[in-house]
Amino acid sequence: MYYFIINPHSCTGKGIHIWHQVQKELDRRSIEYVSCLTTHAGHGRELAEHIFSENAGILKLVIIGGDGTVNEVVNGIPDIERAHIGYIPAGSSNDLGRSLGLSKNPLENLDRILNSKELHLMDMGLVTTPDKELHNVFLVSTGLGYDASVCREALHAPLKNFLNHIKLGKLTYIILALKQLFARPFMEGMISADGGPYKNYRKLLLVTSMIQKYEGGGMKMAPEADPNDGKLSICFVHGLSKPKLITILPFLLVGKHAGFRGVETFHCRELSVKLKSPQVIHLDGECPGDFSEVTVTCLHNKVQLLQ
Ligand SMILES: Nc1ncnc2c1ncn2[C@@H]1O[C@H](COP(=O)(O)OP(=O)(O)OP(=O)(O)O)[C@@H](O)[C@H]1O
Repeated sequence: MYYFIINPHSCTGKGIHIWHQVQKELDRRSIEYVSCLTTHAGHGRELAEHIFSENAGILKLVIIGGDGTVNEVVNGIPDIERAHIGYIPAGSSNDLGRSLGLSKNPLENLDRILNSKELHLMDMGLVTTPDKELHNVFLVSTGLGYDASVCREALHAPLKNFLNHIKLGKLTYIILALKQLFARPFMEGMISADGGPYKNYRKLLLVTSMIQKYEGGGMKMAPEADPNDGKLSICFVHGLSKPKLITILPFLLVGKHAGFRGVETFHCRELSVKLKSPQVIHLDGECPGDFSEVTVTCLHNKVQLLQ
């Protein structure tokens, strides 16, 4: 038995078309399945909670949607050890699918899931605040500041719908990235890796912790990221002027930003950040609020993928 959670609205309605294709194939092959379509933001989490509370043992759960839907669903799974997860990308940015090298063809992805002989293990990130107001996991990346501002605007931007319709959805992030670079002020704060001493940074643009190589619709933020090494790939940018940042942005898009003055990249198991004022955070493109103190931890090989 397979459980499917589908966001019909992902990529401005592409989700439902992909689901119809997949459903037809499941019926043709006489595969037993239960399908649930999300009806509102946050529903993916509720559906996953419900499926796992109503059914015992290991469950095969297939997600159809974008990175945001995957994030909602994994945050609803109470016991990740009980989940064998299949993924069919149907979003606008699809950074998880891109990083995992998944096909663009939904039926090929379905076939891979149904014929999966062994599980593919993958790291998962956890973000917590000291008061535990935030205690959420992510599979692609989390970021404080600039990249989160871009994600927050993208979530509600009419521009994204328009560009999705003309199959240029990825452009949304590039346009908003340019806009937000000028619109948002820098941050100030302290960063510590793996329990080491905190160091102060001024003019912080972003602090990003990556499990996968790509975020923001194909920006190669962490070219060295390995989703099985038990480590986060960190990138933070500080102390640079906005005109200088404009010149670095194209290098960031293609993953050639390491080595620039003011661009710090390294790997660690845990990253702690204390900012002077609360700043927007994203987890896989979803923005749960503004926070000034967070700890990001890598949970090694916690996710079991049907591949
Ligand atoms: N039925 C629904 N109606 C409106 N919004 C929904 C619905 N179901 C889920 N959502 C919300 O849609 C948002 C985006 O979904 P999703 O990530 O699947 O697509 P996307 O944004 O096109 O893709 P990506 O995240 O890869 O860019 C999520 O924040 C989710 O909460």
